[in-house]
Amino acid sequence: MDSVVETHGLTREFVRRGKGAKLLTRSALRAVDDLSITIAPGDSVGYIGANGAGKSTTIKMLVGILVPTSGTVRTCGLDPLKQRRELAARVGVVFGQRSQLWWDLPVRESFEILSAIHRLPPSRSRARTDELVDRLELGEFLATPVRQLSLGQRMRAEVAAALLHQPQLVILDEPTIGLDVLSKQRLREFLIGERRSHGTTLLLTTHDMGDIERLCDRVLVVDHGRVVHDGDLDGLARAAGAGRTLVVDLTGATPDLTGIPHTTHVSSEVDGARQRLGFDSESTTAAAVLAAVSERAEVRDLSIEEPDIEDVVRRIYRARR
Ligand SMILES: Nc1ncnc2c1ncn2[C@@H]1O[C@H](COP(=O)(O)OP(=O)(O)OP(=O)(O)O)[C@@H](O)[C@H]1O
Repeated sequence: MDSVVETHGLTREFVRRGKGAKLLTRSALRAVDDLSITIAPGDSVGYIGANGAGKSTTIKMLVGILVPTSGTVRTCGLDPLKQRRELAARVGVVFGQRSQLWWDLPVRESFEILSAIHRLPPSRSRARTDELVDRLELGEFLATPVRQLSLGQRMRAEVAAALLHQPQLVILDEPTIGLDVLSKQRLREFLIGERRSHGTTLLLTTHDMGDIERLCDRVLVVDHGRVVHDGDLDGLARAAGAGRTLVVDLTGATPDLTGIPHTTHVSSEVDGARQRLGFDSESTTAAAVLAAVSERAEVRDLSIEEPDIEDVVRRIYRARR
């Protein structure tokens, strides 16, 4: 099948007006610069980069909200500007900060309106709503007006709204921002299931490494509107040289756990009762590090901190400059 997203030399400039010594000045800012990418059906792609790197501008061009300055874009085989309505039937978009639900209406009524907008036959609308209510656990607040929902509840309802018509491509802009651990987990599990059962293609921007790790097979890193890394997650970690951190809570004061193979002692708190050990997933595993720690101290609790996405992105940028 043809690509779900295909861009060639896609570029978008914004004119910036500033104030010089005497005159008003105008300069062009290239938010997206000569972007050529292909996304195949069923792919799950993370689109990451620093603030202002050009992610939202790209997404807006993919869905026909912004006109490119030059280059071409096809989404689901369509021209997003000329075939915006056809495209709306095939794409679902979730902008973390913006709602597509009706604030004062109960969630269920928003779904009914969206079903009508997408002209879903009543039986299909019912079956799909039931499926989403079940898989996103929306049942307890279906009758609640959107403005009364918690952030986690609202995001789940937003995702359901965007996916009601079972789009071929789902674009999510910061889908888990501000959510607690449990809500993030639910949302990610849902997206994994959706992809598995319907072959949905996912494109998401995020600042959360957990989203990338759980959801994406491929990562595009963008810097000043240009793709500077395109590959799988391991490739990203390798390119960035970033490791994970094992945090151990020990039963009492413990000397620094130095000298464990393939680890770096990062920090100790409360007289060493909590310690952080950085390790490189290429050379060792969390289990091996834990086993080595357990030989020297009694472990009460543990957690693993993923590399911070900003850190990974910064390292990739630095490596290129
Ligand atoms: N309407 C606009 N007018 C002028 N400049 C704009 C406009 N929209 C975006 N920009 C500029 O284009 C650049 C890219 O912005 P964009 O919103 O695409 O970045 P982003 O990667 O999505 O950032 P973030 O992670 O902060 O959302 C930024 O420098 C931004 O200031």
